[in-house]
Amino acid sequence: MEGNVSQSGFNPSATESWKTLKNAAAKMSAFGIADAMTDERVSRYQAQCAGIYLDFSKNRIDDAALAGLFGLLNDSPFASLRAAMFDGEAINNTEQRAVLHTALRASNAELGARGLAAEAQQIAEQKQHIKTLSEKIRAGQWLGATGKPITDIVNMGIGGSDLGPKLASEALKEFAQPGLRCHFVANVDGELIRSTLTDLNPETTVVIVASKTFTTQETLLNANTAAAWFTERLGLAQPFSSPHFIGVTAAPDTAIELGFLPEQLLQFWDWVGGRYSMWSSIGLSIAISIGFERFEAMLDGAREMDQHFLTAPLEQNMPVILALLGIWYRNFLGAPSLAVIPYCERLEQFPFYLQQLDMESNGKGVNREGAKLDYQTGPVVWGLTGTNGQHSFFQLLHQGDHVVPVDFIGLIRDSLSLPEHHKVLQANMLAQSAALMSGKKASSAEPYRNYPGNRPSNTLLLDELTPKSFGALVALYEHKVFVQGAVWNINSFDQWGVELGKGIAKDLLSGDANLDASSRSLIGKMGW
Ligand SMILES: O=P(O)(O)OC[C@H]1O[C@](O)(CO)[C@@H](O)[C@@H]1O
Repeated sequence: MEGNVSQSGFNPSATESWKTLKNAAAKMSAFGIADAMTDERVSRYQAQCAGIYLDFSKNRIDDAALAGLFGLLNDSPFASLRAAMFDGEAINNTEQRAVLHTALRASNAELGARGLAAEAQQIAEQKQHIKTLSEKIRAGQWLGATGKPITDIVNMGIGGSDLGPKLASEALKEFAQPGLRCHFVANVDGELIRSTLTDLNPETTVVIVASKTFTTQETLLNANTAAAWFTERLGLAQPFSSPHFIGVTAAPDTAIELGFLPEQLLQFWDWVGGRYSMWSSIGLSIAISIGFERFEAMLDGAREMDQHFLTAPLEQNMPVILALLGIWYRNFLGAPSLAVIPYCERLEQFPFYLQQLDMESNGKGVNREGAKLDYQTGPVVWGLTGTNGQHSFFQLLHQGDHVVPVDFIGLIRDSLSLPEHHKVLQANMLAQSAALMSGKKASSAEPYRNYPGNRPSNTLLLDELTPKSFGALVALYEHKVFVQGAVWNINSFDQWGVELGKGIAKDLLSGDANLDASSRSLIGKMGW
């Protein structure tokens, strides 16, 4: 692909590959996954990396359709865009920003070779800051205003400044330090912060205000409410300048203006997107929660996935395979959503995390050149842990009218579980994917017992849930989303769609909103 990779003018729906795929999809109504299932298919329709095994044999797809998808990928600016991302080019074209979350987990040598030595230096400094701070807090050496060690951390942030840290702390909670608890306050709902603070002792509490912009309404209001609590309870005149507040931001000047101490500010940069920021200083609460060495192991797992993404042949490249299957269902087989079902309660937050990662990245209606799209982009991502989901919405997955591709995520070993429980849990996962695929015919007298089957799924098996495999799992989905954005020729790294509502909320609160009759009536009901 010649010229500016961030504005390639690529239109996937105008390619020959797209036509080939349309034809392949038309023939798919006769394709039965269960009929196609052989040992040979299983041995070819799999990939692995960093302690994660992917079986994608239970999909409504054959070699011809797969070849068509790889053809589409090769027509697209994917390869040049991938190189441009890792090299730090400004591929976020609407904001003219580089997209360098991969640099946060790369080695200095790799970054140097890419001409990113300055970034490597900045990253190393901030990592050192994360290490020092997290170790001090964990060792009981960070003291509150009255000289007591810290027992409670409250991460105050929303979206990317909340979801990644919350997911990681929960997924890896086995490493939590006894006597040190991490809380997450994202929503501006006053009940949440009130009930969170009620249980805490201000003398031994540190609030991490995590916000890339340091202008986010919810986070700032929560931070101010927490500051007032410290003032009231400890008599602190300037709580933001006390040991009870640490800031994490890409806008340090704004935080300093609010009273944060420069030495209690951790930084990251505009080349780290909010939803890609858990690897940066935004991960401070993760490092406090699981320890800095394990935070680094998480980065190592992500780096291993990065290397796989960069170097594995496309036919064995896990993010590429997941992305192409997603495109197949979205654009050619008419599936509007993707269900993600982890069979591990510690991954309960994973579907929520993925919702922002995928939908804020790829929920777009214009291409990189600003032209309206004539094809669909990111799916609705949703899910819940198994087996809970089985007793909720699986009815629809088995007998409903929708095609819902499912990503099952299981663990081969789980030392935290009980052997019998682990086996029952994973057996349920295997049973569900088998049942969705095979279905079961019922007699005409009992049509409600009919399971149509032929319902697709991927199964991802982690050897076990460790900081490393967890890091690799998250990076896998990051790159999947990237590949889809490249093929759809959209900018996966901006989020203009969230701005309009933010603006109206501000206007509404200041009494400046010029709203429709329904909204005016609802405002009236609020008594404002
Ligand atoms: O970290 P910040 O700047 O407070 O933003 C929080 C979140 O808000 C968003 O901008 C969307 O409103 C996300 O992209 C971001 O992760």
